[in-house]
Amino acid sequence: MKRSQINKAFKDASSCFAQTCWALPPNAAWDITDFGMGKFDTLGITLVNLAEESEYCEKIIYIRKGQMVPNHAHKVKKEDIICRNGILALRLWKGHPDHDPEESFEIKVNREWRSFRSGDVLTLEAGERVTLEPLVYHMFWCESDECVIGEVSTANDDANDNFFVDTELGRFSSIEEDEPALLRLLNE
Ligand SMILES: O=C[C@@H](O)[C@@H](O)[C@H](O)CO
Repeated sequence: MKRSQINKAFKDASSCFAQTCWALPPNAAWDITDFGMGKFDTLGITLVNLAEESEYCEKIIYIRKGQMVPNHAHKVKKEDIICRNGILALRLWKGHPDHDPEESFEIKVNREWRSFRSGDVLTLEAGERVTLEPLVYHMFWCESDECVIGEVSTANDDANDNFFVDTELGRFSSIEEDEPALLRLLNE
């Protein structure tokens, strides 16, 4: 993706975090990606890794209307995805969509088990959360103009633990330098 898109995403996310009172630590670890597809406005996300330890991880994430995080699962990481501000929608599958079409399964939403069929959409409002076990496929997007999302998880390994349904996708993007960088990303 272009450096100018990274700079703009950084400014957009910083402004939304400030407006919603999410103060970031100094030297925050920013992770801005278009999943290697060059369509950041529709396939992209802006994340900040707040804590990344061998046992646990915490992130704060910014996504704007029109953007989507593509369908993927983690083999190791278990995560709570939390809507902190705005309205967040997730589509969930029990397993790989090609192998488990429409299977029913249970997922914890706001600490209570709820039944889903693979492919169902869950909408979360501010404060609500879903607990995703490893191998649950999920994609998500924003129903409001912007959304702040929290993520609390077991150990995070974005380089090796993202399994996308579309195998053309990559987790990190190569960068085309079209203007000076306002920040360096965690993968640079
Ligand atoms: O589902 C999203 C999260 O697991 C993110 O932390 C991950 O980086 C997306 O690839």
